[in-house]
Order: sequence, then structure tokens, then C-alpha cells
Amino acid sequence: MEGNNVSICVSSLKKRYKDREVLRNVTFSVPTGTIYALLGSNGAGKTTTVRILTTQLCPDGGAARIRGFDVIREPEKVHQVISVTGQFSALDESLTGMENLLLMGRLRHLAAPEKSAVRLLASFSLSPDAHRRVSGWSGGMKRKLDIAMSLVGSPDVLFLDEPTTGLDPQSRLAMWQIVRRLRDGGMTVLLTTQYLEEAEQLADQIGILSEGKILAEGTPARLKSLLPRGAVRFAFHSPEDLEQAASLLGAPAGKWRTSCLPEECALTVFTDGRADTLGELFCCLRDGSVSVREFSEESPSLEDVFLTMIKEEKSYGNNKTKL
Ligand SMILES: Nc1ncnc2c1ncn2[C@@H]1O[C@H](COP(=O)(O)OP(=O)(O)OP(=O)(O)O)[C@@H](O)[C@H]1O
Repeated sequence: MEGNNVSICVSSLKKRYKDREVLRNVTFSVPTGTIYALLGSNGAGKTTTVRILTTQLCPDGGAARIRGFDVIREPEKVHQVISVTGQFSALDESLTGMENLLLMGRLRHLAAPEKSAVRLLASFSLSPDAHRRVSGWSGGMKRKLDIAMSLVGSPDVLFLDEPTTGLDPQSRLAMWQIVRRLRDGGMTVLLTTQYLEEAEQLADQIGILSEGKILAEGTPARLKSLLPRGAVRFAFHSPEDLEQAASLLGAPAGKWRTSCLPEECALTVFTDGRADTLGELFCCLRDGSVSVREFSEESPSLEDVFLTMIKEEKSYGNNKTKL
């Protein structure tokens, strides 16, 4: 899929470091004016993907275009339409907020850097602190200024690498509002996150990335619908009970999809939601001499989808599920 209404088009991207495959045929596209979240745990390949798309790193295979420009052959053109906020702040802490923005405005050859700085400070509610040194600002304020810096010159496409890592819940909510506002103003945003809730709250489309591969892709609602309606969570007394329950109920021996949470000594089992299925589950556990500490019925969360996808990928090497 590519055209005027697609701002990011990534096809079969590959990257390896020595003998380690870090990206394995990563393919996705992001329509203009939408938010796409690459969701994955540490080391999944999120930053590597962002570094390739922002021309900081060369892929070993595949292709990517940003607003139609090829990231390998036309990096200067790509630079003109993108901006990046990385995991590490690009601010000069010895300067004030205003001075940081003015510096960026001059670097980007803006005709009126002061006007742009004042507007950005106001839109991020940073005007009252504009003339204080950034070294005295809170983490949330610095993160906001980081994003404001990346908006100098009004890019078409914004890359946010883990924008809320390390922020308190209040600053995280404020950041989400900012990102939504940018999207509503027509900007295309690619964000990476380890937070399921963040992806669920913000993204129009989510790609679940694990070990360099997109396991599934879709809207938050569709990803959730991957799993059956009913979910039963069993908690056990011991890891041995958990292991036994997982092998009785889950694939390949058992007939249900399951998601294991070892740290809680618990197993989520996805069912058709019928009462007799619940009875069947209990019979199965009793026949296998597994004693249940407690159980509850719940609807599957995106976390359940995520964990199940990763588990099934490891067991069967599934291809990407497109929704
Ligand atoms: N320069 C490098 N040399 C060797 N291996 C690297 C290099 N950069 C990244 N890697 C490895 O590639 C894998 C993917 O790293 P990447 O930073 O893309 O993951 P990530 O999903 O962004 O993780 P995190 O959430 O921790 O930032 C990791 O196993 C990492 O150790």
C-alpha cells in the first residue's frame, strides 16, 4: 500500500548485528494523519526500526519510504519531512527553554524563530518557565520540551521513541493529549512503546513486535477480538501446579488458548464464555490433580493478546496476523 495517503511505507526490513538477526522482514504502513504504535518489550527491535526509518542506520535488506522518499537513496529529502524524539534528551540543560527552541529554529533556518518558540512554549503549557534554565525543570517538562523541539519547522511525520518512559502518570496523560492533538492536526506519528496501555490509548494501529518480527497488526479493538470473548484466570499454589495446568489445558495437548503469568503463578484460559466450558476446565484440572487457589472471569486485555502471540510464535513460528 502506498500513495499520497500513506506517509510511512516499510517493506521486508532486515537488520543483523553479527550473527544476530535484529529485524526479520518488518513490513507495515502508516496512513497520513494517524498514529501507529510499535509495541514490544526490551530488545524487540523498536529503536532499530526507528533508526532505519530516520536514516541513522542502514538496513541489510528491504525498503522504506517516508512521504514517498526512499530512506536509503533520498535521506536529505526524508530529513525535510521528519522529526525524531529519541529515548535520550537532545536538550542543552544549561540553556533556558526559550533558548533551546530558538537554537533549533535557527538550525532549521526558520524565518521567525522567536514566533515559533513562543507558540510552541504556549501550546505545551511551558510559557511560565520559558526563561528558566532547563537543568531545573522536572522530567515531564523536559520531555515536553524535547517534543516541542522536534516540532520546530512543522514536520509531516514525527517519530517518538518511547515518549513516556520514566514519566509519572500525570505527565504521561499530558503527553498522550499532546500526541493526540498532533495527530488531529494532520501529523503522522510513529511511536514505540513497551506500555500496552499507551498503545491501546493512543494508536490507530498497533504492530506487535517481538524478536524483530511483527507478530500481529491491527486496531486495539481488533487485536483484542483475536481472542475469544471469555477469559478465565486461574491462580495456583505452586509453579508445579501452574506447569501441570498449562500442559493440561493449553496447546499442543489441551484444546484451549492460554496465556501464562509465572510471576503471579496464574494462567489465563480463553474460552467461548459458556458456563459448561468453565465446568469442563475445572474437571480437567481435577482429573490432573491440580488444585486451584482462586479463579476469576475477565475479558481479554491487549496484554493477554500480546503474551499469547509471543508464546504461539515461539511454539509454532506463526506468520504475521493481519487484522
Ligand atoms: N549497535 C548494536 N550492536 C549490536 N547489537 C545491537 C546494537 N544495537 C542494538 N542491538 C541489539 O538489537 C536488539 C534490538 O535492539 P533495539 O534497541 O532495537 O530494541 P528495542 O525494542 O528498542 O528495545 P528497548 O525497549 O530496550 O529500547 C537488541 O538485542 C540489542 O541488544
